[in-house]
Amino acid sequence: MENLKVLAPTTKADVAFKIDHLTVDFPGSKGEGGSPIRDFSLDIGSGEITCLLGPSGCGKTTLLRALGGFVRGASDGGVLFQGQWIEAPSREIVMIFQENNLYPWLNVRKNIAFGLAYCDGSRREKNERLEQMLQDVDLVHASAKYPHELSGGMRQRVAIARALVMQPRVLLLDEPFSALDVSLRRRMHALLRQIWAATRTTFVMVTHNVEEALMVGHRVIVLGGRPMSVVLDERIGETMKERYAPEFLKLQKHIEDLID
Ligand SMILES: Nc1ncnc2c1ncn2[C@@H]1O[C@H](COP(=O)(O)OP(=O)(O)OP(=O)(O)O)[C@@H](O)[C@H]1O
Repeated sequence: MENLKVLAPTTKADVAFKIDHLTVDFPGSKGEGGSPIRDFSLDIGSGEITCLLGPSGCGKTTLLRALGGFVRGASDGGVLFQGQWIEAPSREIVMIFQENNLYPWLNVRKNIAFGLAYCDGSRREKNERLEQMLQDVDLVHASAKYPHELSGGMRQRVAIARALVMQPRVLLLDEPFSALDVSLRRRMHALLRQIWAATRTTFVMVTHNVEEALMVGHRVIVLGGRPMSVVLDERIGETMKERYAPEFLKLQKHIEDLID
């Protein structure tokens, strides 16, 4: 579980999302001091883990929601996914929030199985996928439990499994581990990397935690606020992922200073 150095992409990834002159207007928030995202452009790679950092309120969640199709771009700009403008949420791009991701009236197995009803495939195939997913997130023993009977880490594992069992092209994660303690959080990082290595799904994760971004991400983007801009865009090679190495600590401190 602790080995995060698994099968990183060796070359620059193909583009999954092309954020193209995106401006997000909220009702009553036009003009200066309104929405934090104005005429913002950025490419996000396919089949890799991109982590987004930035000061509170700079618009990270709004950007993630735009990638998920929950927020539309104003005027000419917007977000393209594999060359198509994103107009609405789709099954290909699934979003996981910090909490409240689960149906409280369904047990673990049924929560994970929920999305399968909308997927193609035979009943047998779907059952196999479900069993595999329960194993991948180490929840076979808890499959009959209800969300209120689970720890925070288990709940997030169910949320990740429920999203991934649908085999989406993209998983968007909005501070998914912020409620967890350090050791659980680190185990979740290892799990995420293992799942990524097995599926090569495109992950985009917003986090406030610089260590998390550096340990999990293949690419770390630091955003600045009002209007949103890219302050730092760094590929994190596998040799960097030593949390006590001087090079790692130096970059961590540099990013923390940028966000302050
Ligand atoms: N639906 C909305 N209507 C109006 N304003 C909004 C809406 N959603 C977000 N905002 C505003 O947009 C700004 C950015 O919010 P957002 O949640 O995207 O920032 P963030 O970088 O994710 O913040 P944090 O790190 O604190 O979670 C905030 O000022 C927020 O109040």
